[in-house]
Amino acid sequence: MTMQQLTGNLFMISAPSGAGKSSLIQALLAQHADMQVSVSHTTRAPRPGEHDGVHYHFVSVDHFKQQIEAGEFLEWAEVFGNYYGTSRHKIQQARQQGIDIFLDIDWQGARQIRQQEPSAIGIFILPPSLSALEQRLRTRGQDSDDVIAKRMAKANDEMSHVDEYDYVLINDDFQQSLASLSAIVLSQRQRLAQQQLRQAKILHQLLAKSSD
Ligand SMILES: Nc1nc2c(ncn2[C@@H]2O[C@H](COP(=O)(O)OP(=O)(O)O)[C@@H](O)[C@H]2O)c(=O)[nH]1
Ligand SMILES: Nc1ncnc2c1ncn2[C@@H]1O[C@H](COP(=O)(O)OP(=O)(O)O)[C@@H](O)[C@H]1O
Repeated sequence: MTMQQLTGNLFMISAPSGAGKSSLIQALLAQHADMQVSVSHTTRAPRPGEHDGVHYHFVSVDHFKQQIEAGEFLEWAEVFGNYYGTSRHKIQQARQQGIDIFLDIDWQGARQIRQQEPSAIGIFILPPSLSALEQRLRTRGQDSDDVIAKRMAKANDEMSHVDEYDYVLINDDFQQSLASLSAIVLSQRQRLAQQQLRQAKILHQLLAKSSD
């Protein structure tokens, strides 16, 4: 083992519901097999076609509260009346292996992560318009009218935090957005690799001096 700790990038992706973050992350992972997405815990019910352990870990409110007490979450938040949280252990494990990891989290979670991990990279996905956003939620066909209304009502609140993010993408043309997202990820990887190289050189010089 070297003195240099491997560290993967930590990407946080936020967006109002329906802007396209899950689709973009899945498409990105299909192109880059060496990245991972964090599977969150949630107390919301699975949508048709969602599977436990794949899209989310679906847990009861009691179970989620026990996990909070046990300090198992790197961050957690209440969104649309349900709890959502990121497992601390899974993130640490991936990053220590040098794997880039994506978190699909809301602005509250992103804020908590930034406090603990200032190097985390925030990407915000905007829809081309509010009407396009509502249309996407309807086309997705997985939420009732009530739920869609709730998500639309919260969209402005989520978007009011856009300035807290490092990058902003307007997801109009999907393929173009995917290419932009991929470019961000690759340039951040390059940046981190250079930082690690610089640190390794400094460490090397320090070790050489101490053995003089
Ligand atoms: N803070 C936090 N937010 C999460 C987490 N997982 C998902 N979310 C956010 O919860 C919100 C609702 O997610 P979801 O119910 O899957 O609905 P969708 O965004 O319409 O697909 C979105 O803003 C997600 O980014 C998490 O682990 N922590
Ligand atoms: N650029 C786009 N143009 C048109 N539809 C899109 C685009 N991006 C995503 N969608 C569609 O919008 C719906 C919501 O996308 P999804 O990824 O579930 O959003 P989120 O995860 O942000 O809630 C899905 O049906 C998806 O296929």
